[in-house]
Amino acid sequence: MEASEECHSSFQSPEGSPQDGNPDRFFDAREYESSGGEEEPTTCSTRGDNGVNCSSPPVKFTVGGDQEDYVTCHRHHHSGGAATKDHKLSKSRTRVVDSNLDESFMKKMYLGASIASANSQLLPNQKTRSVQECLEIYRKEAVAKSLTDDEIITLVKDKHIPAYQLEKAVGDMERGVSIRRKILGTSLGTDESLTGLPFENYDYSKVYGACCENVIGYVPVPVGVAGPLKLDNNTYHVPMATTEGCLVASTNRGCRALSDTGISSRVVADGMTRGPVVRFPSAIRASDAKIWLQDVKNFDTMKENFDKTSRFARLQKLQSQIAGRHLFIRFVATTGDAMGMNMVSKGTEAALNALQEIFHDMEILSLSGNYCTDKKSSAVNWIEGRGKSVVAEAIVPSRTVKNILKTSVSALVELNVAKNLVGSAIAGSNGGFNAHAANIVTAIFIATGQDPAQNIVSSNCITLMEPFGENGEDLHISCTMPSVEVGTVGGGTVLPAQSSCLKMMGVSGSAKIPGENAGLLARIICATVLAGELSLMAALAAGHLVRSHLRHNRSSTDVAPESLCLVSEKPAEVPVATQKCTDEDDGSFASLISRKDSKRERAVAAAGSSRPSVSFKLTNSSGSSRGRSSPSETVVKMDILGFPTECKQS
Ligand SMILES: CC(C)(COP(=O)([O-])OP(=O)([O-])OC[C@H]1O[C@@H](n2cnc3c(N)ncnc32)[C@H](O)[C@@H]1OP(=O)([O-])[O-])[C@@H](O)C(=O)NCCC(=O)NCCSC(=O)C[C@@](C)(O)CC(=O)[O-]
Ligand SMILES: NC(=O)C1=CN([C@@H]2O[C@H](COP(=O)(O)OP(=O)(O)OC[C@H]3O[C@@H](n4cnc5c(N)ncnc54)[C@H](OP(=O)(O)O)[C@@H]3O)[C@@H](O)[C@H]2O)C=CC1
Repeated sequence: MEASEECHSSFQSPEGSPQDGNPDRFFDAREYESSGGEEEPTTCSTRGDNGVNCSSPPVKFTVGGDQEDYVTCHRHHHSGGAATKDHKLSKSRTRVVDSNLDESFMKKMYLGASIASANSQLLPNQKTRSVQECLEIYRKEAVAKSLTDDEIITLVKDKHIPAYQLEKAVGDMERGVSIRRKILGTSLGTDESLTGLPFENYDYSKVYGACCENVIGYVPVPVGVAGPLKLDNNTYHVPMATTEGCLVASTNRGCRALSDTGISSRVVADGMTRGPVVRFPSAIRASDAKIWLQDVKNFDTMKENFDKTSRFARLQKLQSQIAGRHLFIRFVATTGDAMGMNMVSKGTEAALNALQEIFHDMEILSLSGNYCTDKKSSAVNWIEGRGKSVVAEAIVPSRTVKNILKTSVSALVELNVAKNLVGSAIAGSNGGFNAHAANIVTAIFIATGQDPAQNIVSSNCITLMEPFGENGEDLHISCTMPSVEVGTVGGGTVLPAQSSCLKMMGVSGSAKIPGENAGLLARIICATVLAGELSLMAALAAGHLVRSHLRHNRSSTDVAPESLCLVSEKPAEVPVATQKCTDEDDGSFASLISRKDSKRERAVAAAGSSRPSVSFKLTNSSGSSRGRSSPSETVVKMDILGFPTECKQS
């Protein structure tokens, strides 16, 4: 199906519906606004990449009973093509809104929910109305607000109202969502499966036309906090949305381990990219274009056309690669505080159109030719960078490695080489020279409204660890992340919960100097990755991964009853084993329990899986070399996996 047919059919306005023959046509209020309001809006038609025209019918409706007319426009999502407009509607007669732009309108839509529920049932003496009657009411009122839910569902079934435009048709977002759920429930044969998916008390005004279509609710994801993260002489509390138990605990431990010395970071490069593919009649013509683009004067022409599409997007660089008759041009631009994919796409389209004026035989195959590369693994981003390129480093004193991370500097350094460097090389990794950068990136992305699909490129990271200091006793750790794709405006950052998470870190919205907020967010992400890397690597080096995950990452609803003793509160049972401390111990709880100790292991094994926990007594009879003289005794209670639950020192 061609783009035009697809568009027409998806917005088909059935004969006799309020849309049909209505002189008020759809148009994009953003385009209208950006034209300074000079164009007269009536119709909107957008050319897709393939140049086929596509127009959408309008939806006109009244909100909150104040008889104010609104015309809104479905946002066209073609990936390319110049927009042509024929907007002829009188501005004085009709108030024009864009779902993002008119807050009071959105509020009315949102708050209309309570009024809506009153209208969702027939009154006791009210007769069931025929489809024809309902249709007449809908036509007359230009909104289906006064119809019952069942009547609206009938109009949807009879294709008088598209199911994905219910919010507009009923003039109330929550009611629209609620009716869509009823329709879905009928299709599923049961609405039980939807009962756990909440939909009420959500500000859909921020979602509509910006974040999601055909909405049936929202999925709450738990948000934990890691921190304080000491970064560049400030402290941050980092929100992480995840369902992987242990992840926040681990990242938090990393932050704790870095709380004295802190982390330093820099953004070393900034540029969001779009890489279209164009084709010429011959490889020679493609080469001509490549050479043309390399001329500084010609870059200026491209930049002029690119930059005029935005107040913030600024073209920095063009890189091109030729493949036979195909030319791949990578547009690299700064995008202020936005992640920038929409902005860069818009600018690229304008610049390509200008290029076509010079190379008439150039065919634009696609605005994205995968040389961007967006949302796919590729070497180009790893090597050239994409979004923010960030580096973070820290020094971790040996005592911290021992006491908080329960391992040693040499074990960490050795493991980092074996796992993150050699292991990743053996695996043929591309940007994955780390333990779990993606864990932290994704959790922060979800919490802060980033595009979660961009975790793939944003998680590119190399973690390095070296012995540091005069005697090499301390640890130098760094994380280098060349392609962190983040923004603090646009996309999902506008949603209330996500915006709160950004505010927690002081990076919500536009910064005074465009790009500073997004840059800081990228640094916070890189530093939090460093904390997470430190903790997980320590757990792996100490052999603590499995037990920590069994403790924090296994739901009691899915495990066999005997496993529940892991979280049992029952008092400890025998046996009690006694072990002398050695001179290597510093007497701390950390050092005592982190020792590889066969007696402890035997005691744990003897306790067996039926016992809730065991006690283990450690006696320091001689005093250690660190100055303690009197004998001391430490009783450690552990669960059946040897995980300490309580420690008492006499
Ligand atoms: C679980 C720990 C942290 C215990 O570690 P621990 O050292 O036994 O904990 P602790 O009780 O001694 O406490 C030390 C610090 O950890 C933090 N901490 C401790 N407990 C909590 C908690 N409940 N909530 C929040 N913070 C917690 C807290 O900061 C605390 O300091 P304090 O404040 O007490 O002075 C540790 O064993 C650990 O980090 N394990 C590793 C778990 C991990 O990193 N999981 C990530 C996912 S693994 C994965 O998905 C990727 C993988 C593994 O496949 C990738 C690969 O191939 O490598
Ligand atoms: N189009 C595509 O191919 C892709 C799109 N996406 C999606 O793109 C969305 C993000 O696109 P993005 O371009 O970041 O966001 P938006 O499309 O929301 O664009 C940002 C808007 O914010 C304005 N703005 C206001 N203040 C600032 C500021 N301080 N810095 C930068 N811009 C500012 C910009 O102004 P102005 O109009 O002057 O530029 C622009 O209108 C996400 O929803 C993501 O999922 C993801 C991947 C691909």
